[in-house]
Amino acid sequence: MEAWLLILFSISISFLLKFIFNNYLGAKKLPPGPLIFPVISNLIWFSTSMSKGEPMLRSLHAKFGPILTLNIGARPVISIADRNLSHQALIRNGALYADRPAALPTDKIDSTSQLTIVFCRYGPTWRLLRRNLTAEILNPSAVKSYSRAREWVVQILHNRLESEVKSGRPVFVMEHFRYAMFCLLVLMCFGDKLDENQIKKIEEVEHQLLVNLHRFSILNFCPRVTKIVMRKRWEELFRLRKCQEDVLIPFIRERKKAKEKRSREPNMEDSKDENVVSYVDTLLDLQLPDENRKLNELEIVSLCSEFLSAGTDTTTTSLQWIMANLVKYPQIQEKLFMEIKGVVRDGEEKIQEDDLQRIPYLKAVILEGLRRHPPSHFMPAHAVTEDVVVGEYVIPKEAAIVINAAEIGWDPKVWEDPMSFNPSRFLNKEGETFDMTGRREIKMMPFGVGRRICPGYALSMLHLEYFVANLVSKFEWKAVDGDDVDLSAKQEFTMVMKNPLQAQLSLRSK
Ligand code: HEM
Repeated sequence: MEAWLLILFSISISFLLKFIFNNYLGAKKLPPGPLIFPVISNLIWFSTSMSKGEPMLRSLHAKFGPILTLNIGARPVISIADRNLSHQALIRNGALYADRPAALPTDKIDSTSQLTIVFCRYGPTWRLLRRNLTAEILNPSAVKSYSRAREWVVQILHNRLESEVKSGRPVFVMEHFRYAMFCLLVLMCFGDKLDENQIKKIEEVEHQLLVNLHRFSILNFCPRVTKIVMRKRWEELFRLRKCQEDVLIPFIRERKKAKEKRSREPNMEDSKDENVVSYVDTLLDLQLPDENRKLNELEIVSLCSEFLSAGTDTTTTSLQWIMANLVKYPQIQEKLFMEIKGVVRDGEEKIQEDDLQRIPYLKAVILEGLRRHPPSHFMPAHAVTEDVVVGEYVIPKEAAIVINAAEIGWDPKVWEDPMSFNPSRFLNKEGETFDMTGRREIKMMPFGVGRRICPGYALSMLHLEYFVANLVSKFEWKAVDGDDVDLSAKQEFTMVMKNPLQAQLSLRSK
């Protein structure tokens, strides 16, 4: 089609859609927003990288206010960039806003569509899956049962970094962080210490799926058309999913066999696992409420993949941002080191988990890292369970609601000099800990708030505190000669450092 004809067509449809939306919704209308240019608007949004889309959205909010409508794909998208509106939605009307929009075509490519907690519709299946994760794996005593695994993984990380230090060269740390965190989550997921090759295989396939997410998202725009014109990309998505199944299913079968053996021989000693329950073990027992059946292997693959990527990528990204700031601001690193030194027990090399509570500045550094560099700038889209009125506007049931969490944590009305890295803002004389759940008010929300708040929130805080404390107590972290640490960001699955952290490490004297 000629370009001018496409534009003309687009403009006429735009006015028609505005007319239909306003009339169909009666007196109440959608929040304001830019004119809808079907096809063109969609193409722009689907092909825009998040790093460009975010400033575009910021300027739209400056023009239209804290709540606005974008028309992307088949449904309106309501964007919220305000902490009070977010509180009103996610806390005061939590149940209404706890749904997710219908799955996108790329999430439905298996015969059993991808089953994950994060994209599950609000209802009994979501409740069951979420309760299983929180009650069986993330409850305090289960988390404690993985403390030996954490010690093992910190040792792996120390060894890897120490061998790099011997070379005298600056270290690119991200790969080491990712591998260590992945070992930990793989162990929680599959229960065994897998060997390095097996872990690398899982890591590779998960990483490929995550880094290509943005490339695959364009396939959702008119799937009937993209299945023809972007056939190769669809095939690539199918291939990666198949690869993921081939890699993960043998581990699931292995756990199933071991579980059956344990139930046949209840007195059998399993020296490898001790008392550790793996995530897969808990999934094998689940009974889907609506269909009265157990989860099939493909569904378990999706849930394991969610567990691995949600637990690894976000935490590793945060760890990198935090360490980058400690390299950039040596006085903050020094203050943290002095506090850590004050709690290390005589003769101990590593920081023990019980000691973490005695280092308030450590928690402050982690909170400031999450506020200043939240790994997800936008919450995964929420949806309302029925049409909801917000002031003079209405949010329709089929809309996707996106909340810009990063902007909320940078609000200058709440945070003084919000773009600076200043952990001391989280130290208060009363010793109160910062309320991340936003129940009374929202000041930042790196883990979301309300019914869909990240269930891994406490585990991630523990992982971050434990890793940062052990990294700072073992090594001194310095910028590479002549280089400033560049804190620019780019969007992958999470918002990562555009130029990954490279640092000069040296062993601290004992
Ligand atoms: C620094 C680390 C982490 C950050 C910043 C983070 C952030 C988030 C955010 C922003 C959400 C969406 C909340 C919403 O929709 O309103 C979320 C959901 C979720 N996270 Fe995390 N997360 C982290 C670590 C983890 C870990 C360690 C796990 C599991 C082991 C995990 C599992 C999940 C799951 C299953 C959901 C979906 C919850 C639902 O929809 O009900 N996350 N996370």
